[in-house]
Amino acid sequence: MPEPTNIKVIVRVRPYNQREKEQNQRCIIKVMDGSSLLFDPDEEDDEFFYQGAKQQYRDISKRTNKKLTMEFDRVYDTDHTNENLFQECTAPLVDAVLDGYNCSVFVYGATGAGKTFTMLGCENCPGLTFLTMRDLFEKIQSQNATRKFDVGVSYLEVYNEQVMNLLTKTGPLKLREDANGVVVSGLVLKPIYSAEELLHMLTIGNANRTQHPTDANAESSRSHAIFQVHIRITELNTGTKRSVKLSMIDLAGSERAASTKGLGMRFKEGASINKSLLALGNCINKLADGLKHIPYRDSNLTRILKDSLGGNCRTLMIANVSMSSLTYEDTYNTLKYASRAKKIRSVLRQNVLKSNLPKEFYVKKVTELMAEQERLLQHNKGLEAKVAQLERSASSSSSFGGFDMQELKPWYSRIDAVYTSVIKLQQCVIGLRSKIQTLSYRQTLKKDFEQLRKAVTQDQRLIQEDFKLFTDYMTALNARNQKYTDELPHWRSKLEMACLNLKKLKVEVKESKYHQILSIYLSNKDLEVQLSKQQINCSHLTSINNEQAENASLLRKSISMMCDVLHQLYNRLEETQKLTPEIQGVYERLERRMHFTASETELSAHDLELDALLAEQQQENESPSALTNSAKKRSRDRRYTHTLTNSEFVLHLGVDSFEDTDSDTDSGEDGQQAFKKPRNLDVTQVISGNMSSRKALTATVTKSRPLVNQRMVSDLLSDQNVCGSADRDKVKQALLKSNKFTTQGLQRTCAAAIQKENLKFPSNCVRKSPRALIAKTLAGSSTTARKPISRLAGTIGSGVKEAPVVRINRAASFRVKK
Ligand SMILES: Nc1ncnc2c1ncn2[C@@H]1O[C@H](COP(=O)(O)OP(=O)(O)OP(=O)(O)O)[C@@H](O)[C@H]1O
Repeated sequence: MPEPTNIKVIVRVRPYNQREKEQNQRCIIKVMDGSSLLFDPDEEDDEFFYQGAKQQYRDISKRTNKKLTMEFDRVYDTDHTNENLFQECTAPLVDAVLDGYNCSVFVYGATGAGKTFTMLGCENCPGLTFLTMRDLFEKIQSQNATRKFDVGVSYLEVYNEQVMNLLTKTGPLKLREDANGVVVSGLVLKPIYSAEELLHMLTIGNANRTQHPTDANAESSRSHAIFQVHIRITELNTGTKRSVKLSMIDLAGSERAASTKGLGMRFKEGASINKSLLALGNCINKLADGLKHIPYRDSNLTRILKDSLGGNCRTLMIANVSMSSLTYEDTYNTLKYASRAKKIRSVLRQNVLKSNLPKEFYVKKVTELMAEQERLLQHNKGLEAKVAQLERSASSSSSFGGFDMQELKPWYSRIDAVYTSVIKLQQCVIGLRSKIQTLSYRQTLKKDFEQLRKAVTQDQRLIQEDFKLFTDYMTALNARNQKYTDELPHWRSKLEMACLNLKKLKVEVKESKYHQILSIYLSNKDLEVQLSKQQINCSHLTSINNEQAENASLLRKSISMMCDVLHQLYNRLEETQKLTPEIQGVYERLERRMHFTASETELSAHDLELDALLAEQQQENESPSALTNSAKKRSRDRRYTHTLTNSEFVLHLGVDSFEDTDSDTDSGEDGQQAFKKPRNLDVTQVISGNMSSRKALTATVTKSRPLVNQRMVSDLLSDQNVCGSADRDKVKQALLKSNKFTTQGLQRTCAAAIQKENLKFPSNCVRKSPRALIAKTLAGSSTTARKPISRLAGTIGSGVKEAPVVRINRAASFRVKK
């Protein structure tokens, strides 16, 4: 902590010297107490003696006494010793130096006033320098355990403005200034380790000091002597270092040059001394006035003492005066000088050097830190400007560029909540549909297998038992199915509500100022919904597919075993001559059927369907005006109904055919086509929804049409309808050679013939051409329902037999279902 202090100014009055005694001058200083004196007291106050006897005579021409009372920090009368001054004034400075404060001791006064005596003393009376240094070394010794001290000294002389090294008697030395202040070029500190060593060095230095006898002093010092002790203190436990300096300055006599009565060199000395002391006086005056600019550069003395006066220094100024009236003017000037100096106020700072790194390191470090600070300040300014710009744009703009995250957050929360609800409800609904579809599939499959079991099981008791198990199983399935079916409307309703909320939210978003950024967010959410749906569908289809594969494998094994049994039975019937034409016909049909069940058969079945669709499409294209909108709609309905009926088993495996949670119905208006969800690509679309697929299949159909036609005709003209082989072949060739026997032509012909037949013939008597029969057969079960085909059978040729109704119906029905 810096502590306020002031320059301590003390006055030391020396006793009369021999000359003064001889001249019997009066005493001009009366020491009043320890800190005040009376300058130039009245004569009555002053005992005037002449040759040892008190005189009554008074010189009436004598000027009026000044009788100035002056206050100082301390006034030492003639009876005080150097030891007294040391104890009271410089010993505390030693403590201050060791605490890290620079300290200076000046002795100021006219020649012969006792400066050197005070500072250096004499053989029997050591001066302040020795006493102080001895004390310093004693204290250093006492602190050696905790601190390390490096002590170096310099002893300079400023004579006629030239700086000399008294220890080496070299010079003049130049002064230069750096960051640490004024530096004496070429000055090397002399390390010392004891007060005695110091005393020896002082002796050497004093011997080198410029001295000339003056009237006032036979050994008058004609120069300013500056003794400085540089101490580097290292704290052993922390490594903290500090450098301090103790300066002891013995100034040259402050008397006027004229008073020395010097000529030539002596006059020049006096003028130079006066110049430097005048500069010192000016500095003291400025410091006392508290001015910022102190003219240290006016002399080399003040340059060297720049850091020893005021500022970061504790200063002790000792004004030496004689009590003799012979030095009246000089004493008066000295006291004025001291009074002035007493007004100097300064603030002290400890010298602390926190590590032993060189000074350059800290200079560089400080420079770097200042540069970094400047860079950070600039960066900070840039950031502040950006923040201000963002705040402005956020408050003023309603477009995408100026958005406020605080305002957007509630939007995101709402959107997330609504979409989460939609996705969860969608999972519930599609999951339920998946379960319902799966149970339906299992029910259908169970029925089919049950029929097969019934057909092959001989034991009636087992049939009864199995039927009971079958019934229980079906009941359980029905119950579960019913439960899911009952739940479904509830969840669908909730899903519809969620979708409705979503639509409302989208409308709000569209009208908000953040619609652009939120539209992108909504599109991403739509994709999440679609992804969730696809994942559920995928899971459902995988599950169904596994079940199908399992059942298909079981069915294949069963059919294989049945075929073996059937073949054996057929052979046995043939061997025992019990094979009837009916059984043989069924067997042959089964053989053909097995052949027909190959993949190309399915192709033919689809061919018929697709051909019908294509014909219809072509018809519409050829005469678009011929069909009204309602007719087109009916046509479409028929087509899809037919497709669904024929593909019932396959189509029901898809669970999301009508669970449309599309939330982007208006996305086209928003220009968000890029985010429109992809439609599920399921079996329905492959079969009936894609024109390109249709075209591909049509090409395949066209290629295989002759074969298809042949099979159609063969099938129709089987021995169920035409027994005579000659008739059958004849009819077959006639049909195949007919130009009109194309799929489309055949259908049209069939349709026309059936219509005509229904109107023309009574229900119990029908005459048909083979082509009409074909038309009847191809027209499907609806036609056969109105007019039993069994009645038609008997009209074909002479060899036509009455065929069992059920067989004909089954054949026709079978063909349509494919
Ligand atoms: N306090 C004192 N008690 C006894 N003698 C003193 C005292 N002060 C000075 N003297 C004596 O006065 C004489 C002159 O003193 P000193 O040389 O110290 O004067 P100075 O101020 O240094 O003069 P200069 O500036 O010319 O060197 C010396 O002989 C010294 O012994």
